[in-house]
Amino acid sequence: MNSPWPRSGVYAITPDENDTTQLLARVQTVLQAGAAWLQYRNKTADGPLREHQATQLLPLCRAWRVPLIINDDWRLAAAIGADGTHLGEDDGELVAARAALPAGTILGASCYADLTLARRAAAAGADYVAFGAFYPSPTKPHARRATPDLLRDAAQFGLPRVAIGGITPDNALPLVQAGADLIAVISGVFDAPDPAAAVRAYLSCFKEAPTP
Ligand SMILES: Cc1ncc(COP(=O)(O)OP(=O)(O)O)c(N)n1
Ligand SMILES: Cc1ncsc1CCOP(=O)(O)O
Ligand SMILES: [Mg+2]
Repeated sequence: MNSPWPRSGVYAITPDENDTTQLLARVQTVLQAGAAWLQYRNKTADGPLREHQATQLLPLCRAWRVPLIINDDWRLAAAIGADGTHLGEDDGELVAARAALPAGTILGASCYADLTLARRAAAAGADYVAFGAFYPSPTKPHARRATPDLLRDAAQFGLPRVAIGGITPDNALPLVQAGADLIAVISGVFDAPDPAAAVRAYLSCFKEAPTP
C-alpha cells in the first residue's frame, strides 16, 4: 500500500457505544496513547446515529493524524469523506467498492482463516487483508478461528496483514512475530481498566518482535 498511513501498530476498533460524548472521549484517550488506526464499528446504532458518530470521529482522527475506517458501509465512508472502509463477507463486493471509492481510500477486507479470500481481496484491490479470530473473542464469541501460520503465508500478497480476535497485550507477540502489521482490538483496549496503558502495552510487542 502506497499511502501516508502507518504500516504497523494498534488498529483500535470502537465498541458499541451509543453515547456519542462517551464515544469521543474514549476514542480520544486511545488515540492520544498511540493507536495508529481507528475503525468505527457500531452494531447497535441505527443509520442516522452511525452517520452522526462517524462524522464526529473524523475531526478527532484528523487531529491525531489517524485514518478513520468505517466498518461494513463503504457508502457511508464515501459520504463523510472517511479515510477508508472495512468489508467482510456480508458487506458487499470489494470490486464494486474499489470502483466507487475515491482513489486513495483504504479498502480493508476480512479473510477470516482463508488464503483464497486473501488472494481474491488482493486481486480486487484491497489495501490490507485481515485474518482472525486468533483467540476467543469476547466481542464476537462465534467468530471462526485462525492460526498464526496464515499470517506467515499471507506475506505472499505484499499487503499489510491485520490480526483480529481476542487479542490482548499478553497474547499479541506471537502474532506480531508471525507477521501481523496491525493488531486490531476492541475489548482488549476499550474494556481495559486503563485503555491508554493497554495501547502502550500492545505497542511494546512491536518493539519486542524482531523486524523481518
Ligand atoms: C480489521 C477488521 N478485521 C475483521 C473485521 C470483521 O469484519 P466482518 O467479518 O465483516 O465482521 P463485523 O466486524 O462486521 O462484525 C473487522 N471489522 N475489522
Ligand atoms: C469483528 C471481529 N471479527 C473477528 S473477531 C472480532 C471482534 C474483535 O473484538 P475483540 O478484540 O474484543 O476480540
Ligand atoms: Mg462486517
